[in-house]
Amino acid sequence: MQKQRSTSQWREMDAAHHLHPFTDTASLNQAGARVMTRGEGVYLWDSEGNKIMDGMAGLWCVNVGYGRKDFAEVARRQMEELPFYNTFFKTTHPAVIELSSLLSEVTPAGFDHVFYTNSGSESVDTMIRMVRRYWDVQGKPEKKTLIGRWNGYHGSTIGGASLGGMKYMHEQGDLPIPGMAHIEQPWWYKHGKDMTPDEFGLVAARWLEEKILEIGADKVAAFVGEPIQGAGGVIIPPATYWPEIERICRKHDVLLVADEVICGFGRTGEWFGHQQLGFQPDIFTTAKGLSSGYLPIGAVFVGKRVAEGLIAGGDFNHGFTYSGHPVCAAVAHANVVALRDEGIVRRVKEDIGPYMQQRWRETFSRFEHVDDVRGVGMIQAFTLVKNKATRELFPDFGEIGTLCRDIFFRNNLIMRACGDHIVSAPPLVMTRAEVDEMLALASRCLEEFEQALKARSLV
Ligand SMILES: Cc1ncc(COP(=O)(O)O)c(CNc2cccc(C(=O)O)c2)c1O
Repeated sequence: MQKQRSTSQWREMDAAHHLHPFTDTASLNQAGARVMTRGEGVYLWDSEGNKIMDGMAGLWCVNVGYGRKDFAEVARRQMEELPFYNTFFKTTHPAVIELSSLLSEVTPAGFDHVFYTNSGSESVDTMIRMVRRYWDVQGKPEKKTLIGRWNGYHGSTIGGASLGGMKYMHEQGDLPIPGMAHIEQPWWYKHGKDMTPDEFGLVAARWLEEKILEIGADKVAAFVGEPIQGAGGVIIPPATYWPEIERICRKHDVLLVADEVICGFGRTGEWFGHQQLGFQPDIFTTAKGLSSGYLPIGAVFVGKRVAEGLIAGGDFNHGFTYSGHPVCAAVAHANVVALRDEGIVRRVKEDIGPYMQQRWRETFSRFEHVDDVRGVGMIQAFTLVKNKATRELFPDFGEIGTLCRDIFFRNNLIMRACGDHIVSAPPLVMTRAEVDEMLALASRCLEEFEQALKARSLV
């Protein structure tokens, strides 16, 4: 068990030594980090004893909820038996074999080959190397450019951050690396003008064809997208978007890659987001829900065409020390079995997902500065807007989102502000009563938020 210290002692030690990700360390150390000490179900507790509703499942990842002691037991047994061995030099071990076999059962037909990583970023970087290697083996080494979307998020490694479309990340570290291109995101609310969503979906998809023709199809390796953009603000494309993207990729012989790090493992009501959004990728990348965040593990699922190409190519010179780590694999196996055998994924599709979506819309549509209330399964959002009638956003996109998020956090509710989008992706095991509890709390917070807007003359 953790050594018991006071919050101020923990904060002091944290400020003295710990550099946090995506953080302005100086300002964090002014305010002091919130010390999370325990999780159970959909709740967290901090070092002050506050009980917190976790509307974000950690970081989009704790799909089965906190407190799974059975997972801890699986980890203990594996750690005692074989805490580590590598899979590099003609060796393997039962934990990674059992996980690989199980995953072939829960992934769509044709995805019988999996490569392991330690994170979503490593999964994306692995995919980048696989895609380029695939075209090498096909005798088309010039096909090396990958196309992503502005405001897409594919991690924070040099490859993932380059493929992603977060300009504030590109500005640090001279990104993107060569061989990356971006098209606009399929955000109807901002870009759809007077088009219907379905009309806009086709227009947005055809931005890909324009980009492929601009670069030259003989130089384009793949198009990469999140079925639903997560960290970009839960941007759900119109139904016409992904089938048209797939048609364009097939027409120009460009590989289609789904980044399922958030959407994967039940988040949308299907096992994988591409099944929900209606397209068939050649490869898809995962992490997060693979283990529900209990241990770090990622996986790249390689479809038949690319797997055969890679295997035909002999040595694939890529991998990580901990690829297929036995303890991570054993816990991921327990997690996927739970998602399947406890009916957690099915319940998102048939019960708690529809319930959440109905209640989410009922709760937020009534607010004057909330629009584009949206979601599917257990991933949902709304956008804070200055004028609903004209779809006018607030200036300095993001300022208002932070104001709103801080009100939630002060009231012991965790939601995420992505710009001025407020997003939520709670544990999939949330009960109907917990949905009602979360939304009642959020509603009270939004009333406080709209008063704050008026008090600051922002509206
Ligand atoms: C679609 C996608 N792809 C790759 C990654 C990278 O995964 P790792 O972090 O495990 O390397 C992600 C991760 N997504 C992510 C990670 C950290 C913060 C936030 C946020 O919403 O603030 C989102 C992601 O959402």
